[in-house]
Amino acid sequence: MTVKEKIENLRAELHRHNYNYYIQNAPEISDKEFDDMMHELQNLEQEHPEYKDDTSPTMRVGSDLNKNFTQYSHKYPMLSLGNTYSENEVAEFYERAKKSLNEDFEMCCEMKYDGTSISLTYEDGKLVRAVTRGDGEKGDDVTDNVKTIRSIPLVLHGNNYPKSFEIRGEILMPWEVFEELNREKESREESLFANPRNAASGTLKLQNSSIVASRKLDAYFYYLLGEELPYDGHYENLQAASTWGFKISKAMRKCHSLEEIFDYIKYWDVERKNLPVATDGIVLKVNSLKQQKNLGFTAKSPRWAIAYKFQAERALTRLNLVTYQVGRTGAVTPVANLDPVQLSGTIVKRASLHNADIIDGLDLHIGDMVYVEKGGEIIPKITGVDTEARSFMLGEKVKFITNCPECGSKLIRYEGEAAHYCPNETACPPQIKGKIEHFISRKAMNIDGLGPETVDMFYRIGLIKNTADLYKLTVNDIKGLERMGEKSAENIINGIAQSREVPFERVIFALGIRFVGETVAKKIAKAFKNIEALEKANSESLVSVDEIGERIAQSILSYFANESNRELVNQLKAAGLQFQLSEEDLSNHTDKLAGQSIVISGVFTHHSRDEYKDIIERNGGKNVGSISTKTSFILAGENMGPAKLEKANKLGIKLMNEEEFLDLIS
Ligand SMILES: NC(=O)c1ccc[n+]([C@@H]2O[C@H](COP(=O)([O-])OP(=O)(O)OC[C@H]3O[C@@H](n4cnc5c(N)ncnc54)[C@H](O)[C@@H]3O)[C@@H](O)[C@H]2O)c1
Ligand SMILES: [Zn+2]
Repeated sequence: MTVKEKIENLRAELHRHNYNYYIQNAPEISDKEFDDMMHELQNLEQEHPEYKDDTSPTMRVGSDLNKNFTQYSHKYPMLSLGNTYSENEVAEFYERAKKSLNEDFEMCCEMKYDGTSISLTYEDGKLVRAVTRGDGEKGDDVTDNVKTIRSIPLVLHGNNYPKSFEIRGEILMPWEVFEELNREKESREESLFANPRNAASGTLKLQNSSIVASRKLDAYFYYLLGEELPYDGHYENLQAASTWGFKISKAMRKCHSLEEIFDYIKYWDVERKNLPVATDGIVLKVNSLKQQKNLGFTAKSPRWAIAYKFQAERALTRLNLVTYQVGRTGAVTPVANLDPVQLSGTIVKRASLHNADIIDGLDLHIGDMVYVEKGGEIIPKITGVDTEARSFMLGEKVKFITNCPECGSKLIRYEGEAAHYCPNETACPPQIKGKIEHFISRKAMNIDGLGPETVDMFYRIGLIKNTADLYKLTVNDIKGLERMGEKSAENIINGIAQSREVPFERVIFALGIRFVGETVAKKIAKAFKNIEALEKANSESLVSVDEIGERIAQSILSYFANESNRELVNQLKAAGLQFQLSEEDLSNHTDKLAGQSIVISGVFTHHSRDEYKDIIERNGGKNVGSISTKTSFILAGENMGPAKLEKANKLGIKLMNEEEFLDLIS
C-alpha cells in the first residue's frame, strides 16, 4: 500500500466511524481505537503535506446534524478538544502554553463529562434556544427537548447575569437511567445503546419530547461565552453561573503547577467511579480568557485546552474457545469463552467478538492472552491481544465458521454488512423459535399467557413448527405438559383465539420481515390496505411509500418471493387473522394531507394534541417535531412558544388554527 492509499483508507474508515458514532449512535470500535487511527492519520498528513485535503476527518469536528431538525448557526464555533492518553503530552501542552504566554497563568482542571455537547442561549434571564454542536459551524435546534431536562433553568435566579450570553455544557444520561433503559431494550429485543453518551445524544434527537422527558437526562456546564461576562477568569465566570441556577461541577480546580495537575488526574481517575454520570477524562484549560485569546485555535480545537483521556478499565485473560450464536434474524455472533477474570466488579467469562472482521483484525488464536474491556456495554468485548505472551503452545488461528452451527446451511454476508447470516429462515431452529417469539410478543400479536419458554417447549416436543401451528392447538394438546395446568392451558388457547382480532398493521409487524419494524408496518398497512396487494407490490410501488427505501423494499420482495413464506401467510389467513384494514380504518382514512409535514404547537380546545396527531396520520400527513424549511404548515393552538413562532416567521411557514385545519380535512 502506498502512503497515499494508506491516508485515503484511514480517511474513509474515520468518516464511516464518525457516521456510526454521531448519527447512528452505534459505534463499532472503542474510542481508543478511533483516537489511535486519528493520530496515525494526523501524523501521516503532517509528514505528507502534498496530500492535504480540507474534507479530511482531521480538519473538522464530527457532525451530528440530522435532517429532522432546523439548523442554527453558532455565534462562536463549537469545536472539539485536542486529546491525549499520555501524561507526557499533558506536560508538553503545559510547557507550550507557558512558553507562548510568557507570563504567570492558571490552569483550570475539570472533569471531562462523557455525554453530548449543547449550547444554550439566554436573553434577559430566559432560555431562548438550545442547539447541538452539529458540524461546529451550525447545529440542530433541540430547544423543545432540552426544556424537558429539569436541571436546566428556563428562567435564571438573581439579577446579576449578563443581558445576553451563551453557556455550553454536556447533556448526560446518568448510569442508573442508562442501565434501566438498556434492560428495557433488551427485554424488547431491541439493539442496546453502547454507552450513556450514545444514549444521551440519541435521546436528544428524538422527535417526541415526552419520551425525552421520561429519559431523565442531566446536564453540567463548562463554558460561558458573551460580550459582557462578569470576570476574565473561566473558573470565576462558572462559579457566578452556578449562582444563576446552572449545574456546575464541584470537581473544578485551579492549578498552578504540573505537579498539582497530576495530583488532580490521579485523584479523579479513581474517584470518578463514584460519580452518577460517565466521565472519560480530565480537561485542562488556561483560565484567563485574555490568555485564551492570545493562544487561539486550530481548525478543530482550541490551543488553550486539552483533554487527557483515561484508559478504559481492562483485564488480561486466556481465550479458550470461540462459539457461535444464531439469533432470531439469522445473524451469527461469535462469542469468546474465557478463563474467568475480575473486571470492574464482576466476573467475566464470555465476551462478544462481534463479527469476522474484528476477529481477523485481532489476528486471534486459541490460547491467546486477550484484553477484555467493559466500556459501558453490558457485554464486555475483546479489544486486543498480548502477542508477547504467545508461546509455542499457541493454538490454531480463529477462523470464522462457514456453516450454520444450528442447521448446517452455508452462511452468507450481505453487501455492506459486517455480520454473517444463516439464510435458512424457514428451517433453522433458532430462527424459527425466534420468529415465533417475535410473533407472540407484546407489540406484535400480544398473546396472553404465552412466553418464550413455553414456545421453546412446544417447539422442542414437536407441537408447533411455525406460527400458523399455534392456531391449531387445543387445550387437550397442551394441558399436562411441563408445569401446565388446565387453567394455564385454557388461558393460552384463549389468548391465541383473541389474537385473531389484532389489527392488520400489527399482523404485518408480527410476520417478522427483515427491517419491517412497527412504524414501517403501519405505513405498509395504510398504503396497501390488504395482504394480497402487498404480495403483488413491486419495488417501485414499495419505495413510493413514505419511509420505505430500497433496503426495506428488497427485503419485502424477497420475503414474498419465498414459497414457504407465502404458504405460511395462507395458513395464517385460513386461521382467521386480520389480513386487511378494518372497515372502520378504511372509512376513516383519506389522502387529504398526503405529502404534508405538519408541526403541532400550542394548546387546543376541540381535540387533544394526541388526537390531532392521529387525525393527521389518518389523513395521510406526517407529524414532525420541529419546524424546518420542509414543514408544510403549523397547526397552531393558543400560546404557541415564542421561539417556534419566530422560526415559523423567519422561514415563512404558514400557521393554521384549529378551525381552519378541521375545515381542511372535513
Ligand atoms: N468509537 C468510535 O467509533 C468513535 C467515532 C467518532 C468519535 N469517537 C470519539 O469521540 C471523540 C471525538 O468526539 P468529540 O469531538 O466530541 O471530542 P471529545 O468528546 O473527545 O471532546 C470534546 C468534547 O468534550 C466535551 N466535554 C466534556 N466535558 C468538558 C469540559 N469540562 N470542558 C470542555 N468540554 C467538555 C464537549 O462536549 C466537547 O465537545 C473521539 O476522540 C473519539 O474518542 C469515537
Ligand atoms: Zn441455520
